[in-house]
Amino acid sequence: QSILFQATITNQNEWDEMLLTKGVVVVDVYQAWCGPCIAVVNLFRKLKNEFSEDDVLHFAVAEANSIETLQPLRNRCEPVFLFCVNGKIIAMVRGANAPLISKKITELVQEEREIVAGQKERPEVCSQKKRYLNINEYFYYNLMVSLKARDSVFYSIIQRIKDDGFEIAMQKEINLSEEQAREFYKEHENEDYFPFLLEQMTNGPTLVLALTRENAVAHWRNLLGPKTIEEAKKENPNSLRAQYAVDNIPINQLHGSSSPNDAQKELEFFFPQEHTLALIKPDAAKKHKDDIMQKVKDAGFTISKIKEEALTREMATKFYKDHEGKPFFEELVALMTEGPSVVMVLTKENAVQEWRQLMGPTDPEVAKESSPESIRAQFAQDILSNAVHGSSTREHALESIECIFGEIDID
Ligand SMILES: Nc1ncnc2c1ncn2[C@@H]1O[C@H](COP(=O)(O)OP(=O)(O)OP(=O)(O)O)[C@@H](O)[C@H]1O
Repeated sequence: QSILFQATITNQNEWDEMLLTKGVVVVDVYQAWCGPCIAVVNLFRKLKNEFSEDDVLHFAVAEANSIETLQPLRNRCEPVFLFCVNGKIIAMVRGANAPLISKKITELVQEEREIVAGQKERPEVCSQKKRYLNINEYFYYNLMVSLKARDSVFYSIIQRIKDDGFEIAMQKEINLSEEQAREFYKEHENEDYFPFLLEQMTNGPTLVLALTRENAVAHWRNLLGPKTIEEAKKENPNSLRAQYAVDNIPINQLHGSSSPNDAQKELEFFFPQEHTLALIKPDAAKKHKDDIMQKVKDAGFTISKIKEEALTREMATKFYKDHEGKPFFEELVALMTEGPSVVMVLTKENAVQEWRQLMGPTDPEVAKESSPESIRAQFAQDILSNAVHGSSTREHALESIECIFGEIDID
């Protein structure tokens, strides 16, 4: 029996057409053997009437088996409601949870009206192509956790994360190779589910986020909810796993580090940190220290160590040993020892190369042409007095850090 206000989507073409609909489309995804969800029809009719003035809200039913896009939702024993806006699935509710569906629809309709009226910008949503996007969330601050999920729920999950007071400190999208996935889940390699886990971790891009918050690991585990979807639904229906997890292998899409130590290790795996030695030369330290420090921070470096100290002749000679004998060598050593330099250990992924990029070419005249935003373009006086120094390789960095700070063990 057809329900007139709901469009019926019977194949992939019709699904693709539906995505062109302006406004909010709520799709009841059903399985052939049980048909569309009767429980919510009255709610939908009521909402359709309530929001009838501008044709912003639409309803549809779609059978999971007949539409390729819905492949991940096949063989579920409960209805799934997808919310599509502007050609993208931006949220999903599992189960005939009327209050939640009603809340979601009201929010989306209101937001869509604000966007149409130009009062709000359309939020960025992940591309539809990445149907199997995994998200790994790493919450660190002593602690870290991870989460993977499909992109249909990506937007809602990010919102929950923010609503829960987490901040995204670092993020990266990577395609894990099988080797990396094996390495990452080494402790699980003897488990029956290991092949599924490998498959799941390598079948699409993974978005890795490092999130910070007080007590982040425990808080994240709480937000995730119990391990299996069934337990999560029973014990913590608001948890991310209850709401968004799709597959139910022992380690499902939503995953979190189990301890602060784990978090540290996982963080290191996804965001390997490098150190470099950076130095603001004495004349620039006198004139432009604050501006240069601001650029360091804006570029996302962590200042792991810092001190202000005049280099001794011995240190300066060691630093620039490759230039010994060159015409400018004596002048260079004099410049480097004339007063206190700001010496720092900067930490970031690819720190050595990134700091050299931020410094710019040796000669400020060249820097002004090729890298006008660089430190040397903006603060260097000339090729000799060129504001900053940076290690040229990882090995040099470790050597110089040891020479200046007496240790290479940096927290
Ligand atoms: N032709 C030159 N004339 C005068 N001084 C120079 C000249 N070339 C290099 N220098 C000085 O020697 C330093 C080391 O030179 P190098 O070629 O290693 O440059 P860099 O790697 O860009 O800078 P740094 O090693 O200080 O990070 C330069 O920072 C600059 O102060």
